[in-house]
Amino acid sequence: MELIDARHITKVFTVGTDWLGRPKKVLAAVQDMSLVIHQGETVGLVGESGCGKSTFARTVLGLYGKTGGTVLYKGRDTRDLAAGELYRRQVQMIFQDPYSSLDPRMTVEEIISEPLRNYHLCADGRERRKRVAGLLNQVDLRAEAAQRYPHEFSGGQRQRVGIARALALEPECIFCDEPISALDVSVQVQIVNMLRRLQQELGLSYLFIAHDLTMVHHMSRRIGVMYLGRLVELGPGSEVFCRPLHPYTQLLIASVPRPDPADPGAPDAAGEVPSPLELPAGCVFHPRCPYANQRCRTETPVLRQVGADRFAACHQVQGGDAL
Ligand SMILES: Nc1ncnc2c1ncn2[C@@H]1O[C@H](COP(=O)(O)OP(=O)(O)OP(=O)(O)O)[C@@H](O)[C@H]1O
Repeated sequence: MELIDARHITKVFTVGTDWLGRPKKVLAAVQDMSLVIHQGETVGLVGESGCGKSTFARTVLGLYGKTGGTVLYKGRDTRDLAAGELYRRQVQMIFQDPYSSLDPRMTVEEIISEPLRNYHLCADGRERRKRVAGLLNQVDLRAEAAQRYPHEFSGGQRQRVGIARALALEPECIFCDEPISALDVSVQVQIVNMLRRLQQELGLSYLFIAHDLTMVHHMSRRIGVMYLGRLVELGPGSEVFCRPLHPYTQLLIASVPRPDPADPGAPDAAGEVPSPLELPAGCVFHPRCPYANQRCRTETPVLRQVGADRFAACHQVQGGDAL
């Protein structure tokens, strides 16, 4: 079942002002991006820093106002009052930085029970403490943690507190925005394994955003690849990882560090990532693409189906065959 259906999402920021206070430049952070998240699945979202992953997640969640597009929750437009209210409750987010996303002046109990208070749930103190203890237990923290403050915990423990807060309203879906990037490698594995366990126990869906392709591959049933605000490839995780179709995905996957020093890996991509303030015409990847032709320089490719459950936004990809 389709839980979240984000259609043609666009988010544009205006950056800087001129001497009359008028916005100077337009930054297209996310352009015409569509993505479905099914009940119980994990969709991974990868792409280089600044390609728009966080902006997409925050816009779909309603933390940023949309410039364009629609979000359906279980088939209902979230602009509809009742559907929107349910959506905000059922879809939660955890953030990259467990240091700054928790209020240092609040105890863990206050942090975790804040969403409950916002929704006037568990008003009775004893009931609330019991609920917080249960949530701490779900993320493998002791009940005593409730009376302590965020600075008393390690990074991994703080991320557990953030996850407990996200679970407080018993959501159906959690957007995980680089939840492990700020943590040590051994702690990353613990958090990822815990997220997988919680998914099985609670039937959660995840949008899992990360730089680390190997981790995304490990977590996700489907993977979407973003480049300069656009979704350029989407498909089953193992296929995108092992047989990437879009030239940018090929580059991204070939750049994953290899244990064998004799393996040359990917050739360097031509040029740098263009500024999102001055996007190239046509396909945004064409200045770096070894396969680009005249059409790529003028015509923006749309994401289209190129194989069973495989999608790519590239004029050159034909019938699911890698270039
Ligand atoms: N509030 C904002 N105002 C103006 N520009 C913004 C704002 N938030 C993000 N941007 C710009 O939008 C683009 C996309 O940023 P975003 O943070 O979504 O990328 P990202 O892929 O999540 O990067 P990272 O992996 O580094 O978090 C970037 O060029 C960024 O500078």
